[in-house]
This record gives sequence, structure tokens and C-alpha cells, in this order.
Amino acid sequence: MNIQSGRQLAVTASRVDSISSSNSSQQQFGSTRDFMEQPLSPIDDGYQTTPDPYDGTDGYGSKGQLAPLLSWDNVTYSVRVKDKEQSSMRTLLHGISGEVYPGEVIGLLGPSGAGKTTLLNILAGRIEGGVLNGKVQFRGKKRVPGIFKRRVAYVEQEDVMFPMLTVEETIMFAAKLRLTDKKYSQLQKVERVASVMQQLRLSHIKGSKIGDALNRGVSGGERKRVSIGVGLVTDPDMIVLDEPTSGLDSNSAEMVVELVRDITRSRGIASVMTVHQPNANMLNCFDRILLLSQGHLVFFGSANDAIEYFESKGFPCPLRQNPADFFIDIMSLNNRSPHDLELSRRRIEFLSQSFSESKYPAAKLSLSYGGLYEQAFNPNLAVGASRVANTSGWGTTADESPPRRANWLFEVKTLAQRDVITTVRHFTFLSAVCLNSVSVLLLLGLLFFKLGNEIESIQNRIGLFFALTLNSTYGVMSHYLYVYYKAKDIMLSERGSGSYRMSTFYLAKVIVYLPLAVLSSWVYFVGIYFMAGLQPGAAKVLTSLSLFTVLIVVTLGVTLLVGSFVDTYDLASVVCALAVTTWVIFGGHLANAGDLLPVIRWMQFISPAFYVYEGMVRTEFDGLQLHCRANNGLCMARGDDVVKLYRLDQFTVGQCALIGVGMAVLYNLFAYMSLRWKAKPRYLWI
Ligand SMILES: Nc1ncnc2c1ncn2[C@@H]1O[C@H](COP(=O)(O)OP(=O)(O)OP(=O)(O)O)[C@@H](O)[C@H]1O
Repeated sequence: MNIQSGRQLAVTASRVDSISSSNSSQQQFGSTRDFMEQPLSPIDDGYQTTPDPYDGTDGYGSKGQLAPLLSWDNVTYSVRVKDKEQSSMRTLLHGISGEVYPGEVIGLLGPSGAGKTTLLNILAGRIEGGVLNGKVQFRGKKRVPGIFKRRVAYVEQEDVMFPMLTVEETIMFAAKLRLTDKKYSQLQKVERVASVMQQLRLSHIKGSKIGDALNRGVSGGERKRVSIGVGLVTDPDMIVLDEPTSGLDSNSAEMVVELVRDITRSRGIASVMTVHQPNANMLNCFDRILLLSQGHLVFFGSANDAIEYFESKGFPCPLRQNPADFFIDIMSLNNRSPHDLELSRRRIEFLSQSFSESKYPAAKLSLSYGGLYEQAFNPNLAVGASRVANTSGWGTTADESPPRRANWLFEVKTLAQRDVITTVRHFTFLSAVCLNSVSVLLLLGLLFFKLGNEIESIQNRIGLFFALTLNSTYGVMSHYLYVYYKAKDIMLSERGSGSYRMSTFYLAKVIVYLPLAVLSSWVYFVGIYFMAGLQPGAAKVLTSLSLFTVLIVVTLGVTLLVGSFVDTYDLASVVCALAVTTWVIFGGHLANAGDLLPVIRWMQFISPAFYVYEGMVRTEFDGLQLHCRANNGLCMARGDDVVKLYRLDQFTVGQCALIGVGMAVLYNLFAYMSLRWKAKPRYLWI
């Protein structure tokens, strides 16, 4: 399987040796500096006077018989940037061309800011904003977004996963959501997950939780392999990885790159990855490297050829220097002084110009496709064989039918299942919810204990309903906004591969959050109701409880609306706090409902707290007999008079409940619509 890698290693070693014997390091740096004094043109393209390793006759094997899986031609990308009041277009990529073949691993290398991630995102169909030109073809045809995003696995730099799920559950949920029941039985999905874990050497930790900064979980390297597993389980044609080695120690980093290479070979898929500074072993895993500097293509070919190519241009790789470091060095801007900066700029300009003027892009396949074909037709490598053998006729043999989605109900069930597991295992969240219920119960229960029917109890009763309204809305918003943002982050990363529908995501959230929010609120509401000694009787209790439940549902709807609409959690929590404050101010307790200025009175009517508060107060005071002390001219013996005094008689209890239900439906609808609108991918396709 590693004939090619072995050969590359040998060639790299021999080339590095030959370079080292013919150049002292003094000469090498000298040659780089000498070049700086040369005019930029005409270019002495020594590379073309030596045998062209790209001419297909270099003994590496046959070429051009495989069709590229993905090809990109003259890709140019610009964004609008603002610089001191002035806005202008900045070109991040300048006419980049290339292709990747099945069974091939391509490394995108370059200094920081070279445009690697930008190019990777364009190739993966994940670029948003800006102006994109050029041509990208998948299996020789223009990409169809719906099909392409399901054929390509994108592994982001940040591994966004549920920390409470185990390794196996994480990959299994990806399989359940992305592999349709029509094509794969449950058993096949289980087998597939097991095989992916085995390939990625994760089987021994399949029961370990992913973990996060607060809860220790799997290691960084294992985490990255789980991310790759999530992508691989869907059997993609191509895997795209953004900095898969960042933050890993060199052993883990090597392991990740080697595993990607092995899987690429054995499955006959294609891989493209950006790597910051690969060591020599990692460099050997790439069949070809695409070198970028300042958005320009500087080289595209095997690492061995790169060494030879740069040497022919006057930049020999110094003895014992990691070739990748050397490539990055000569492609980097040197900011040490204005002179150095100018020289490095000219060097980069020269390198990109030289490469564009070399024979590229005429099928410069220097890598040993013979090796790939050996694998393809080696019966011992059956998986890769069938895949690679197929690749000669991708356009005709591949399944290009529109991708099927999982059944809608199955999607809701699976997502709700995942939410239940993650919520139940979220210890801090559950503790906060329980603590809130118990503390509100004790606090309000003791504060308003046994109110009695004296005239003073009017204020206490009114105050109790106000406190209940306030506490429940703050509680629901603060608890569920946070967990919603966490789940939304993961959804935003999963949406690019079309894993599931927005409607099923939203519904699953409501299905899991609502019962929890309602039950935890009932605990303290019912407890406080009886501790305070409010009007007994099933009808009274159930009416107040129903109104209170409506408030919880509306509050959750508003929480999800803010969570869907506002991009960041920090801003969303401010918006939520403002919403609750406004509701409460206009809730009918702080200001007499009838005395508000007409110009702001309308705000009362959009406050769900107002209807629920009015409904609960009316229910409680309806038929309530209060004990008046003798000779107290202010006494109101009938509860209904209190309602009138506070002007809380604008709507009947039934109307309050109906309006509350209407608001609950409306806010949830708005929340879903804004989620759809905000989370809708706006990727550019060429
Ligand atoms: N949307 C954007 N608006 C403005 N500038 C951008 C935008 N996206 C990227 N850039 C700039 O384009 C350049 C290339 O960015 P990119 O992230 O592709 O580089 P990179 O090679 O991946 O760098 P690194 O290795 O540091 O991640 C950088 O200078 C970056 O600041």
C-alpha cells in the first residue's frame, strides 16, 4: 500500500543528500540573496532545461488515465475590506488551478495568511461572502450543491461536538442522521460505525466521553480522529480537513495525517488538507503539495519535485532542513526591515510568476499513479480497488441522483434522542434548573407563607404573582439560552453537510426543553401555591397553573427567538434581560394598568407577562372574601373590587389564556423562521 510513500521517502532522501553535497549552507543562503539582486525578467527558467518531471515520461508510471475527482481552474477570490473610511476590494486568491484524484492526498501549505483556508473552503463549497470567479468541477461537471455537500466530508479546525456524548455515540448519531434508512439497515450502520472506529483506532475508547474544557474527555488527537470519523461514516468521495494537526503534539499530528493517508488509499477517496508546518514524515504522506503565498500559487506537485524545482530556481533546500520549513521560509514575507520586506516580496512574485510560466497546467502528474493502479487492481486491497477502478468512469458510474434525506419523523426522533442524552448528562445545567426550582420554592414559599384573608394580604397576593412571573421568565431565559447556543454552534457546523432539516432541529429542541422547563416550574408553582394558602379548589389551582404554563411556553419561545436571531450568546443574554425587564415593567404590577400614557400603553399589550399576570390575579381574587377591620373606610371586602382598583379587568381569564397561547405559537413560529433565515448557508458556488 505504501509503495509510493516508500519511493518518495527514498527520492526525498537522495535529493536532500545530493543538495547537501553540492551546496554549503553559505552558498545556499548566498544563492537566495544573489537572486534578489537579479532583475525579475527575463526569467532564466533552468527548471525547464532539465528533464521535466511533469512530462509523464519520468518513469513514475502512466498518467492521465484517472479523471480528477475535483478540479479547480483559475480560482480568484476577493473580499471587500474597509481601511480608514475607505472601502476597497482585496484579492485573497489569484487564479489558482489544480486537481485532486481519487486515492490522492493533497497538502495545502503556505505561510500564515497565504490563503490556504480560503482555498480549502472554496474547494469544499463552504465560502461565504466576497466575489468568487473561476471554475470548480466535481467529476468533470459543475458542482450541484445538494449533491456535492453530501459527497464531501469537511473536518473543521475546531472540533465542534457534544462533550457529553461518547465517541461511539457521536459517530453513531452522525451515521443515523446522514445515512438513510432506505439504503442502510440499522445493523449496517452499526457495522459501519465499528469499522470507522477501527480504522481510526478509536475502538478502545468508544465508551469515553468527548469532553470539553470543564469535563476531561478524550485527548486532542483522539478528538480530531472522532471528527474525521463523523465525516467518514457517510462514505464520502472526498475529505477536506482544515488544519487537522493544529494544537496536537507531533506524534498525534503524524498519526492523524498518516491515518488520513491510509484511509484515502484504502477507500480510494481523495483528501485535501491544510497543514501549518508539517514535519518530514507528514510531508511524505502527501502525494502532492500545493504551495500558496500571498494568495498566489507557487508550486503544485510532489514534495520531491518541489525540492528539485526550487533548486532549479536558485533556492536549494539546505542540508538537514525539513523541506516543509524550507518551502514556508522562501514563501514568507520578511518583515525585519523594509529592504528585507521588498526582497521577500520580489522573491514571492518571482516564484509565482515562474510557476505560472512553467508547463503547468498540462497534466503535471508527477506522483506515482502507477502505485494507485497497482492498488486498484490488487485483489488484496478490495475496497480501494473497487473505488479506484470506478474512478476511471466517475461521470458515468457514480450515483448522481439527488441525495435522499432521512425520514422527517426519524430525524426528529434521532435529534430529540441526542438532545435528551446531552441534557440528562449535562450535570451543571440540570443542577442549575433544580437549584432554581428549590430556591424559588423556599424563598417565595416562606416569604408569602399562609397569606390569610386579611386586608393586608391584598398586597402580598399581588406581590406573589409578580414575583412568580418575574422568576419564571428570568429562570427559563437564563437556563435555556445557554444550552440552545451550544446546540446551535454544533448545528451550524453540521448544516454545511446537509445533515438534517432546520425544522427537525427546532422541533427536537422544543420537545426536550419544554417538558423540562414546564415540570421544573410546576414544582415551585404548586408548592408555593399551597404554602401561601391561595384559594383552594381544583378549578382555581388548574386555571392558575395553566396560565403559568402558558407563560413558560411563551418565554421559551422568546428565548429561542432571541437565540436564533442574535449571533452571539453575550448579546443575546442582554437582549433577553431587556425583554424580561420590559415585560415586567408593563406587566400590570409596577404601574397601574389603566394609568399608562397612551403613547406607551401599547407595550402592555405585547407583554405576555401582562396577560398571564392579569389572568392569575383575576383567578385568585375572583370570589375571594377579605376580612375588613372595623372602622376602616378603605376596606374592600370583595376580591373583584381589588381587580377593578388595579385595572386588571381589561380581559377575561379565558381571553388572557387565549392571547397567551397565541403569543406562544407566534413566538415559536418567529423563532423557527429566524433560525431558518439566519442559519441558511449562503455559500458561493462556481
Ligand atoms: N472575509 C474576509 N475578509 C477580509 N479578509 C479576509 C477574509 N477572509 C480571509 N481574509 C484574509 O485573507 C488572508 C488569507 O486568509 P486564510 O485564512 O485563508 O489564510 P491561511 O493561509 O489559512 O492562514 P493561517 O495559516 O494563519 O490560518 C488573510 O490575510 C486573512 O486575514
